[in-house]
Amino acid sequence: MVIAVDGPAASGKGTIARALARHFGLPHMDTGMLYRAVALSMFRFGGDPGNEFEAVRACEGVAQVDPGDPELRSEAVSAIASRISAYPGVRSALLERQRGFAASSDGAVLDGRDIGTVIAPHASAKLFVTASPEVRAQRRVRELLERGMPGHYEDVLIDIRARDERDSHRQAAPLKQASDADLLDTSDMDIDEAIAAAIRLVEARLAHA
Ligand SMILES: Nc1ncnc2c1ncn2[C@@H]1O[C@H](COP(=O)(O)OP(=O)(O)OP(=O)(O)O)[C@@H](O)[C@H]1O
Ligand SMILES: Nc1ccn([C@@H]2O[C@H](COP(=O)(O)O)[C@@H](O)[C@H]2O)c(=O)n1
Repeated sequence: MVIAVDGPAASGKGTIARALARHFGLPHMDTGMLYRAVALSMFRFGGDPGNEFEAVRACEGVAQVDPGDPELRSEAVSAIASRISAYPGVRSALLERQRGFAASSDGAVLDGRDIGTVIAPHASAKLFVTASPEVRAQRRVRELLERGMPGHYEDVLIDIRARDERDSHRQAAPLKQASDADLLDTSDMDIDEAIAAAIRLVEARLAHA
């Protein structure tokens, strides 16, 4: 069983995907981390994010990036990840890793932007998790401060809007709700409410499969 969880930045899709993985006993992949790892590699070791060839070359170093590196979540790395993820060459370099994970015999939960549309179009259940940009910016600022990183609400809101615009309007695998995905707007939900709603939606899909 594959569960696809997509949505814009800081909508809570990662929190929900991890909870679904625990609930259904499935492995989880945060696919945004792959794009962030490419971005971090360019940020640290050089490479022009405006150059597709250099970004594709940086994909080779993804496995060497420590998933616990706090810099992966920095705003600088987020902005580069959003830019390089628009390159078709980068997306195809990272495609098999994600499809392979989704095809594991145990099943899987993956979260990202194009899981329900491109990576796992035949997933058993698909959620499109969203929240207003203002709520997402507040959540991201809180998260950054908790991690001891600087986070200014106005800057974060501008960044979230810019990422939404880029992710939704790029040619290659844009962020969009799959036609068979359930929409979950968490703007007025706390984490526990959002997780409970997600589990209900997935269980309803599985019951009708
Ligand atoms: N319903 C909610 N209410 C309040 N805070 C939430 C809610 N869902 C998630 N959060 C918090 O918001 C922050 C962002 O959540 P999360 O990392 O799950 O979002 P995301 O969509 O996966 O983000 P990204 O796309 O940047 O990886 C986290 O600090 C998380 O604890
Ligand atoms: N399936 C995906 C996942 C992520 N991206 C891009 O990576 C950036 C970082 O992702 P987060 O989920 O960690 O915020 C994001 O802004 C996307 O541009 C993607 O394109 N496809």
